Amino acid sequence: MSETNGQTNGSSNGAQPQQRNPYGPHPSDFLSNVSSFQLIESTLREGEQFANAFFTTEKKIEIAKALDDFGVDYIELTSPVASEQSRSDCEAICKLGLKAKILTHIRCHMDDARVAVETGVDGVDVVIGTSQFLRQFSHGKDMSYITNQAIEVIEFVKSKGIEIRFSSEDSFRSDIVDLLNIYRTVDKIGVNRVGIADTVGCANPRQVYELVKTLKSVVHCDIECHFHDDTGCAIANAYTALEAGAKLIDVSVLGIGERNGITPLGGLMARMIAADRDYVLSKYKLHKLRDLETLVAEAVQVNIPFNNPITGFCAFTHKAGIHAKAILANPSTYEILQPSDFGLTRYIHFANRLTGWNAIKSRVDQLNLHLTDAQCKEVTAKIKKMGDIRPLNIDDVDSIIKDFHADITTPAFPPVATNNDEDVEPATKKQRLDQ
Ligand SMILES: CC(=O)SCCNC(=O)CCNC(=O)[C@H](O)C(C)(C)COP(=O)(O)OP(=O)(O)OC[C@H]1O[C@@H](n2cnc3c(N)ncnc32)[C@H](O)[C@@H]1OP(=O)(O)O
Ligand SMILES: O=C(O)CCC(=O)C(=O)O
Ligand SMILES: [Zn+2]
Repeated sequence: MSETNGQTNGSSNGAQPQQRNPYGPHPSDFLSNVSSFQLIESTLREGEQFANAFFTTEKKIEIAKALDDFGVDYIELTSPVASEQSRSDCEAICKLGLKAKILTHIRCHMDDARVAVETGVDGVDVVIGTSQFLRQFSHGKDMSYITNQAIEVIEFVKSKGIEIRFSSEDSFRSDIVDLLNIYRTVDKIGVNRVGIADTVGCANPRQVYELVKTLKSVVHCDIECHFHDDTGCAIANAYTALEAGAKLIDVSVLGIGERNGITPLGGLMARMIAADRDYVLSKYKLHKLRDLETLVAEAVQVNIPFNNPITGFCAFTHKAGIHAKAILANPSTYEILQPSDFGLTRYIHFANRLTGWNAIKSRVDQLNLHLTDAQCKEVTAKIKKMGDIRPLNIDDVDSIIKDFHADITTPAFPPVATNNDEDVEPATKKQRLDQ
């Protein structure tokens, strides 16, 4: 982190362009839910499946409260049949009286459903694998067995007056006819949502668009999507799913989950605020994001990645001279996100050989010194020369600037006393040396 210490804040006086947002939903995207999406936050379910995760009851409650405060729509919890503690933690979180709806996530099995509905949750997320891989090697059931099981579980949960979602695990490696048949069936019996899950992270945005759009033409209920990040598409897939008509996206803080996890909450917020800033700001307390990520990162003993959207340590740091100059004039030149939306500040990293005189002039101003543009260019050349020799820090640059400033303003030796001093212009050390 040291290289950003003490960097200068850029100005924030640049006007925002007043045209239609080219990154938002296109007017002809009539299916799009980009401006009306909801979050199913699964740090306490998918996130608990992250290799490092062990959440005590107290930590789960702290995380649940922080997620609720952030404004997520749903909080998904580990199955109550996973362990005795999982069940009592689920009950404890249900009793917190949070604004977010509380869900628990179970297998498509009556034994699990019976336990789930007794925990006090607002809804149950049911899942079962539909791909050939999972039908053969996980639960070993065929589609007609799965369908009957799903109907029984859904009707049971519905009879308890709570929400029910049915999802097919490994949707993108499942047969499309099987998928549409089972989704149509569960939609007809009144499921609240259906879910598509890219369980192995194999899908690309184009495939996501096609599947969601097709499903949208078959069911009336809302569509939820769950994307793993094995091939780095989790955020893009989530956005594309919303464009195609999905309504809800599963996320976790920092994306923690099985293997390398799922769509991260922060990364999705970055994507969505670029598309519809007003909607995102109206729903979510983005200035709480960094604390939320820190809370979870500490709980699972990982660092926030340096290149994390929004909260990565250099996410709003500008270094190269060309960038710095333009950022100082108008931050929108090189920023699609506004750091202040997240309670953060931008930095100009001027202590390096890629700097330019505009960045250095800004530093000179911050130091309350006065140099002409020509003098700023001169001192910038000195800084670059030093930056060619070794890495610089802020103190190095400040010393070069201050020495330079002293050189041009400090008399080289005390003025010689004369009888009429007022007639003498005190020569500066630099002027004398130049003579
Ligand atoms: C893709 C996902 O992330 S799905 C969510 C994953 N979440 C979890 O696994 C929650 C934590 N899991 C657990 O605590 C345990 O696995 C339990 C309590 C659910 C089950 O434990 P066990 O009974 O010991 O079974 P085990 O974990 O070895 O195997 C899974 C069992 O569930 C069955 N199963 C797997 N998926 C499903 C499903 N979606 N619906 C119904 N049954 C399923 C398997 O056939 C297997 O049953 P078996 O007893 O006939 O072998
Ligand atoms: O319930 C779901 O939709 C998703 C389950 C899951 O975690 C996955 O398939 O990766
Ligand atoms: Zn998952």
